[in-house]
Amino acid sequence: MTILDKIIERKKQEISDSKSKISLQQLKDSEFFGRETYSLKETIKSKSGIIAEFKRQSPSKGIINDKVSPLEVVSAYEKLGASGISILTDKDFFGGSFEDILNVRNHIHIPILRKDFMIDEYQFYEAKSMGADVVLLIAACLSPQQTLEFTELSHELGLEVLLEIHTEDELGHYNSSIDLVGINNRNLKDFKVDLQHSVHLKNLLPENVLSVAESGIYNIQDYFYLKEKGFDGFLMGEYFMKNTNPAQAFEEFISNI
Ligand SMILES: O=C(O)c1ccccc1NCC(=O)[C@H](O)[C@H](O)COP(=O)(O)O
Repeated sequence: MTILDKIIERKKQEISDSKSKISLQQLKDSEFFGRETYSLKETIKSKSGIIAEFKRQSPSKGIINDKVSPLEVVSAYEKLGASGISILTDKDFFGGSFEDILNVRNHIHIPILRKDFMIDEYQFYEAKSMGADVVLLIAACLSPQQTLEFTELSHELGLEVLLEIHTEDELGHYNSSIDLVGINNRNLKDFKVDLQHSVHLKNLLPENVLSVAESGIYNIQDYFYLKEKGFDGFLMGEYFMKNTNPAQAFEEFISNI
């Protein structure tokens, strides 16, 4: 069983538990459900392109940083020029929570990506109710048909979609309604990271698709290399979060670009 299989198995249980506690109607009645969302398609072009991620831990790295406050960190990311914020909401494998988005939403005026493993319609209503603007669809967890249906549902709810792919086969999950395509440099089976991976797959994407290089961007050279290869966005988590002061690490990074 791969780590992704384990995550999905646990996620199904988590969704079933959530459904028994909070109805769809309660989600629709919540404070943020009707809010206008921010567009990552816009900010990815108008700002640095960096989607800075708040991530306490991960299956590949264990604990990265569980000492810092989401609000302090992501407010600084916004102030310093991030195009968007990614927040892991998975608890068991990433140490995240819905509250991490809920508690920062009123203070953040750039798009927030709900980073989770989306496999059920219910989660899209959750995403809207917690104040997210964008959702991640991981091709490895979905069929092309589910990807299409979840994209349509996201748009009905006013959410944008970042489709994550890792293999050539997964290019078949792309449909023209997708807002942005992320190419994960990290193989989720063995956690190996290879930037060439995103460069290769990017060349196979339709032209004019907004593309995001995800994972394993560990220095400024990586950023410039991927930018030169035509990427619009750069999803970066660990590089900032591994520092005692992630905001300072972000500031130093962005002052060089
Ligand atoms: O990071 C992991 O170990 C991981 C394992 C299984 C599924 C997803 C995983 N990561 C999620 C991500 O996509 C990354 O957090 C994100 O791309 C940022 O990566 P990095 O800059 O390398 O922290």
